[in-house]
Order: sequence, then structure tokens, then C-alpha cells
Amino acid sequence: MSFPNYGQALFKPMKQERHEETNVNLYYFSDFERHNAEIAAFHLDRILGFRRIPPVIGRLINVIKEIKEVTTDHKLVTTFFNSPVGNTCFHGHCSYYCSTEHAVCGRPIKLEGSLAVMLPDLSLAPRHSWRSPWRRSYSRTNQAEWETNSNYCDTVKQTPPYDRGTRLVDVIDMSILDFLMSNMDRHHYETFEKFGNDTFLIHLDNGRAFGRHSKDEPSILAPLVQCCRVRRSTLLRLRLLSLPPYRLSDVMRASLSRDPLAEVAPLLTEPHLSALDRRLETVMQAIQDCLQQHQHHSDVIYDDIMDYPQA
Ligand SMILES: Nc1ncnc2c1ncn2[C@@H]1O[C@H](COP(=O)(O)OP(=O)(O)OP(=O)(O)O)[C@@H](O)[C@H]1O
Ligand SMILES: [Mn+2]
Repeated sequence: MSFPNYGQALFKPMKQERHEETNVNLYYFSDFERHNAEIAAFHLDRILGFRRIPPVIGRLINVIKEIKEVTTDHKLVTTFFNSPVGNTCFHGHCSYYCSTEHAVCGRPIKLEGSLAVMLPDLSLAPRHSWRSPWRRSYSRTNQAEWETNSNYCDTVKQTPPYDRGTRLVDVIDMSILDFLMSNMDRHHYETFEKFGNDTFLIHLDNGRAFGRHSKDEPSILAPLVQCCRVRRSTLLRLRLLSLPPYRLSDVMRASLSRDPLAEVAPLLTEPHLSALDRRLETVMQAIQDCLQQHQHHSDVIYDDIMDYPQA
């Protein structure tokens, strides 16, 4: 979406009700994208102290006044229609999913959506897209190597850029974030090319997170479990978020209540918030198991805050 002041944002419309859980027969790669997941992922990433997801905010949009009547895309205007119950819908033009069957509909003209801050244009700030070493196979029949080889991390650790610096612990942070929000769709992550290899990661596309609250997906934690490495700053933050006064679900609830869409309905339902606390316990237990399996704490804990005193 482009604004009159030339600002841009990436818009994802609401596709699914907040209380709906992803159908158990759907593979992760067929799941819908959820606008509230994009918003909640931004908040969670910030609460974890990572700040690798560009800001995302919710908006209730009037599809006639704020899209149809002001767009300069004349083709888009021709795709607006009224649904049988009188809601205003549109589908735009693209190669897949741009048809009346996959239209986006207002109620009757109001549409919820997420707006992500647009990163600088690729011509100004080129980004490198990195395939995650723990990428899923995106197939109903094939397994990825990490699913069958329990020594997989040893290979990753020897492969640049994971063989030095913080890249490996960055990917492990990413797996903790994804496990907490149950995102199985992290096929890639990005970096700004200008900053070389010693730089922070960027996590775009979080729309398939927060699909199920009643089930956890342990395989998302494979990088942590297989490598038994974690940043000390991450561990300290997770510990803090396990304490009653800073309970992750409470901090998330408070943070999400500041989003404009919270006035329509809470961004995450209570079962999703409790799932965060349950999954955080699982992460803490995984780190505990690693510490027990290793002789020295420093084998497991990557000390990235050396001037901060040990507990
Ligand atoms: N905040 C952003 N700023 C700039 N570009 C972005 C932003 N978020 C996503 N993109 C780019 O837009 C494209 C599509 O975004 P996204 O992956 O979220 O949508 P998608 O519908 O899930 O697409 P895909 O099927 O490719 O995963 C990606 O190439 C991504 O690099
Ligand atoms: Mn995607």
C-alpha cells in the first residue's frame, strides 16, 4: 500500500477468525496467513528482545473510501464486487488466488488488516535471503535432512557463515521465536547485504504463526535441541518472562492491547496467550537438558554479554 506522502506498507488482510484453529488435516504450507499473527509476531519478537521483525500494526480499513476511491491502480478498481450478503469484496490481479473465490471481503465495508513497515527498496538496500538450514521439505512425502540425522548440527557448525560469529545462535533465537508462536513456515531469513555476514537477521512473513494453541510443534525447536547452544542474553530474557510479574502471556496481552485493532477484539485469544507460557516452559526445559548433558555451562551458553555479572 502506498500513501499520499510516499510512505509504503505491506498490507495483509484478515482471512481467518481469531478463534479458529488451523484445520488439523492441512499441511503447514497450505495454512492461511493471518493478519493478527503478523502483528503478534512483531510484539513477541520485541518482547524477546530480538527486534528482528519490522514494526507491524493493525488497521480497520474502509475498503471503499480508503482503497477503491483513492487507488491509482485502475485494474484493482475493476475487481471490486458485492458478495451475496452485500459485503464489498475485491481480489486484485495476480497469477494465483486473485479470483472471486479467493476475494477479500469487508463487513460490509470495514476490513481488518496488518500493515508492516516497508523496508527500503531493494535497489537502495539490497537484502540477502538465506535458506534456513532447518527448512522443512515442503512436501507431503519427503523429509528434510535435519529430521533424520541427529548429528545434523555438527555439519551446520562447520558450514559458513554458521562456523563463526553469532549466526548459529541467531538461528537458534529464531527457532525459539518460531516455536513459541508455532510457525513452521520459516524457510528463509534475510540480512542487509551492506552489513556483510556479521549482522542481525530480519524475519519477514510471520503470517503462518499462531495457527494452533492446543498443540505444540517440538520439531520447530530442532536447532536448539540439536545444537545445544543459546545466547546468554536470550536465556536471561526467557527466565525473566517465566517469572510471575513478567509472565510472557501477561506482557504479550498488555503489549497487544495497544494495537488499534485491540478495540475490535483482542489480537490473540486467551488460549493462544496461555500456549506461550506452556511453550516457554518447554524451551526452558530444553536448555536445562542441554546443560545436564554438557560438562561446562560455556559449552551450551554463548556469553554475548560478558560485562553483565553472572547470577
Ligand atoms: N516489511 C517488508 N518490507 C519489504 N518487503 C517485504 C516486507 N515483508 C515482506 N516483504 C517481501 O514481500 C514478499 C512477500 O512477503 P511475504 O513472504 O510476507 O508474503 P507471502 O504471501 O507469504 O509470500 P511467499 O508465498 O513468498 O512466502 C517477500 O519477497 C518479502 O521479501
Ligand atoms: Mn509466506
